[in-house]
Amino acid sequence: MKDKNIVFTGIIASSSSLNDLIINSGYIAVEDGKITKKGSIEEFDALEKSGEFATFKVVKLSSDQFIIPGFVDCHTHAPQFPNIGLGLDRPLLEWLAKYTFHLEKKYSDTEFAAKVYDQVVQRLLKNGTTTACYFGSLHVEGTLELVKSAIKHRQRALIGKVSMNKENFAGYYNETKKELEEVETFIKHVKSYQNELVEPVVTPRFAVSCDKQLMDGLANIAKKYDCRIQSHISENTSEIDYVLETNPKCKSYGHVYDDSGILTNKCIMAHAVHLTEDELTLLSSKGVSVAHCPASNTRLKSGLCPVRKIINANITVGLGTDVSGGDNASILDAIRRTMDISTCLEMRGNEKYALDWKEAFYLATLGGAKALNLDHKIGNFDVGKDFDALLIDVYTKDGQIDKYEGTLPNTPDEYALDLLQKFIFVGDDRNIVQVYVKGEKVKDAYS
Ligand SMILES: Nc1nc2[nH]cnc2c(=O)[nH]1
Ligand SMILES: [Zn+2]
Repeated sequence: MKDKNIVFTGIIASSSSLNDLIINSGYIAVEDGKITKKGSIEEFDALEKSGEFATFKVVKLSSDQFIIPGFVDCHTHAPQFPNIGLGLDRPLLEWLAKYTFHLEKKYSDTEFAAKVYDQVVQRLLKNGTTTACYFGSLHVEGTLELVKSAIKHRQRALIGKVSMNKENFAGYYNETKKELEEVETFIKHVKSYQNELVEPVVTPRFAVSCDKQLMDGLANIAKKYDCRIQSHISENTSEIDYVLETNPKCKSYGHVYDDSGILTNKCIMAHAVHLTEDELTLLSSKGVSVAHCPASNTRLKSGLCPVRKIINANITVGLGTDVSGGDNASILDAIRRTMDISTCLEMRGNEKYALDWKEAFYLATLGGAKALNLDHKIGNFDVGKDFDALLIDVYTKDGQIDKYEGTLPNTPDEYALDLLQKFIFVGDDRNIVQVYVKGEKVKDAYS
């Protein structure tokens, strides 16, 4: 439903940096999808009296509701959703060969692709993912169906046709020339839609599936069309061994990508579990971002990613669900797993490695926006940004969070903080009652 001008009043929470969570009562005015004004409740009252909001729809939140920025999923695989929760009994390379490539091959069937992707996009929006950075499959037409679903349901999406040219027994790869042509075809198609929310991403799967010739070509294409690049790095030790064996002249996995010009400030690398000090310096110096994917890192037993160390190396980090290596499509789940994994690392002797809930919330919102180079548009509620937001109702009727009368703090500020904290630790998609992308409502539990 489209309301051109809308003003929300009530508790509003967002981050301005890793260490700065801002939560207070106030208002946000949205015109044509953009945040045009914000301020305190007192300022709202005065403006409303003066007739400023006469043409606005006014949404007054209840005392148990609040608004946060939409979640950003920096890394997930749309074609793998039919396998979610399945086949997590093997490490990465075996898992890819046994379960994943076989499923992805099916997306040569465009009708199948269209049906799955329509469900995937809706599932993510239901979970509050207003922006997703997707891997599609090897297929141009199939992956264009993902583009169409994102446009249809109004999700902000960065979408890549996966590139692979190394032979595998599943027969799931392309010859180099064909692959490079298809990537250009895909990019031109996506750009021809001229949709403000969807952009193509150059997507070499990883250095196990792509040789230097292909990666050189892909880096050139990314430059030519000014596209982002996404891939995987240092997820699993057998993967790293293989990459180093097949690229004996490169001193690290990171250098394999760098030799092809893949590492730029428009590059998002998933996982980064086992980076060396050298690689941390390399990624940082190139402005590469990391998508931290805690669910799949544990489900595929890849390792415990030292997120704090990556952040301390001045690398921008966002969160990824990495379905179906990850078993959960929700960024709220990724927030919790980020806290848990980093706490495990701290408990094993790594001082100050734990991330608290406010830091993990930042990674899920503004951190993710920065990682995707979208923080000029989304990530928090700065005036001038697009209004991508979630309306949370903490005590929604059918939810997990019960209200215990007389036990909550007295000051409004404490109350607001407790509401957000309860949602972060205990909430789920049932508490996400409305979802907005660029000011348009894309989920409404009340309608
Ligand atoms: N988790 C994960 N890692 C990968 N590395 C290369 N491809 C994949 C994939 O599909 N999932
Ligand atoms: Zn992945």
